[in-house]
Amino acid sequence: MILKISRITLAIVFIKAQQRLLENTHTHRIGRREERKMFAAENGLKGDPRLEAISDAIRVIPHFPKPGIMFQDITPLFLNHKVFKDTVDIFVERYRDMAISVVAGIEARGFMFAPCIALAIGAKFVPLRKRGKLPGKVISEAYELEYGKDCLEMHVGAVQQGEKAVVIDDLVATGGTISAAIKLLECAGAEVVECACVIGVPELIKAENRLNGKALYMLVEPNEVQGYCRS
Ligand SMILES: O=P(O)(O)OC[C@H]1O[C@H](OP(=O)(O)OP(=O)(O)O)[C@H](O)[C@@H]1O
Ligand SMILES: Nc1ncnc2[nH]cnc12
Repeated sequence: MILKISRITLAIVFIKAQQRLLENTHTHRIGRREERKMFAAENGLKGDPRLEAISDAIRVIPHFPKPGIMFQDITPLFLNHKVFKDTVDIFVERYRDMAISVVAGIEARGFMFAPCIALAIGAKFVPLRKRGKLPGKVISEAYELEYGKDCLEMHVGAVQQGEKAVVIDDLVATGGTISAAIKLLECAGAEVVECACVIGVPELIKAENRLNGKALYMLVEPNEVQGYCRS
């Protein structure tokens, strides 16, 4: 009888321990997933005045390139040397001590930041271009984005097996473009450590499933047009 009770007690203790382990794993996993989509303000740069200045430098053009799209225009950011430098510096501060040897920039607007970051951290710049632009042998990846379909290409031989890479673009919306970039780099054997964008469109980021858990670092949220109603 005593043996039976202690067996039952042992079984209960075992089941409870298993449950606790499962709960912890679940929380940990969710925690890690949340961590993977990071705005700079929640990740070490809370209250950093550079972020506000960057956000202020982004202008919204409604209905470009299609009706309903609130286009986030980053070109004013480059007209202000300090804001441009601050933007690049934030990425450089984050990636300079991570043994990254590849900074992959996505055409066209990723090209405006990625080469600057590559130079500053001592890495190579790898251009990921739209279909038919690269002259050499390429690998290609088709994808869908917020307002259409496209294809990214990378030169064969641009990265070597085992290199550590970051992917840079101006904006992430659906995550389609960035996920194509990740696939190209991984196909060539690189390890994509993180993807980074200046602007993250929170309600559009389907990046959670599209990026397959890959870390995504974003500086600011998109701006709204004052008094404008999207619908
Ligand atoms: O997260 P997603 O939904 O994939 O959208 C983000 C992509 O869309 C924009 O590029 P676009 O394709 O308009 O090309 P462009 O820079 O050549 O104008 C932007 O610069 C990103 O690359
Ligand atoms: N709303 C947006 N503004 C600028 N670039 C974009 N790429 C995809 N969506 C965009």
